Amino acid sequence: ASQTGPTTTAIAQRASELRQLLQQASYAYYVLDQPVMEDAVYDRLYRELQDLEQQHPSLITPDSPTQRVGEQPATGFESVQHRIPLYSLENAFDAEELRSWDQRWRKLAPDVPADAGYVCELKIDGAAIALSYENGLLVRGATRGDGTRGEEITANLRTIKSIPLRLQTDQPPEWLEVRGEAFLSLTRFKQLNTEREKHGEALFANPRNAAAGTLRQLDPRIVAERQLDFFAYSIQGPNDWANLDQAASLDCLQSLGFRVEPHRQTCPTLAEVEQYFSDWDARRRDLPYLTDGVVVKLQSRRLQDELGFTQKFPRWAIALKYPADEAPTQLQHVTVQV
Ligand SMILES: CC(C)(C)c1nc(N2CCN(c3ncccn3)CC2)c2cc(C(N)=O)c(N)nc2n1
Repeated sequence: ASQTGPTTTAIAQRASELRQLLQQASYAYYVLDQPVMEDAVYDRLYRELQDLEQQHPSLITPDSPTQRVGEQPATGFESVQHRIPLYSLENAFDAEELRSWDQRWRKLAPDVPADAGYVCELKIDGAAIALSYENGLLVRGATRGDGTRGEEITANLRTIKSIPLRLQTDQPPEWLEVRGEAFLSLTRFKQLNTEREKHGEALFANPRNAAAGTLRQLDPRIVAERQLDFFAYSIQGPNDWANLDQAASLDCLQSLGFRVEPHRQTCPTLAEVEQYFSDWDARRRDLPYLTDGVVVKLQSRRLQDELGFTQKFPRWAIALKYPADEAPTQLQHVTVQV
């Protein structure tokens, strides 16, 4: 006689329905910034799923929202080799250095189409991380490390609500590498430092250090409490998943369920890149997160592939940096960590 009586099947269906409802609500809230469900309703459905999973552990799936925060602190982090190395970025500190980069890649490219354009992305000041998906499921997360090897921090990254535990596609690729920046919002950074001050703990010097330090916490529950966020900016996968132009790759990341910094812009000429850079030097102070520059990338995937990489950098990208603020306005009231 089959073990799965009507109730078991009905329970399994209810668990799957709850998972979907909760995932959609969480995606709308943390990725789209557009809540679709009252918190109280979310909490009630979440508790119902937790109860079902506790009564029937076989119903637990790795992408269930109840599986984001592990109870067991790690004893240490394993060193892992990235499937594809993470490169650094060459820096440019003024328009002249930007133009010199532009001349250099143009000399190297065999034939540069007249309409070769750029994509400008605000450079988020956080901690670079690598996410590995297999058949649509998040199987590993790691710090950037030295670009070749990083620390395996999957349990910590699973607590970041804007990192999907499952890709939003019904035809997931066999493997997919997503790189991006884990960061702490300015509001959250200030709240954490206010808390730490109250308990006489050392303050975080800036949101970047706070994010990097949080990712190295052994206890995922502490990572969850910090409420880190994540912007994806690079996607690599098997052939048809990976030969997208720059702007299309960012759109693809969004369609898969990732947060992508919304102010990215395609700039046909270097003049527009410089315009974007100066426009955002003022506007960025109103953003809810720290930035330290603009990453300028060639739009054309063919050009990116033709130009390739030096030992350290892609030839087709550069970080155009803002001058480091002496007393950054957002942080002025925070005392420096003693
Ligand atoms: C995929 C490439 C290599 C072109 C790339 N690399 C980046 N970075 C590399 C250097 N990184 C790094 N980090 C620590 C030590 C050395 N290099 C930090 C990430 C990018 C960082 C941002 C951002 N922050 O917003 C971004 N929108 N796009 C990036 N794109």
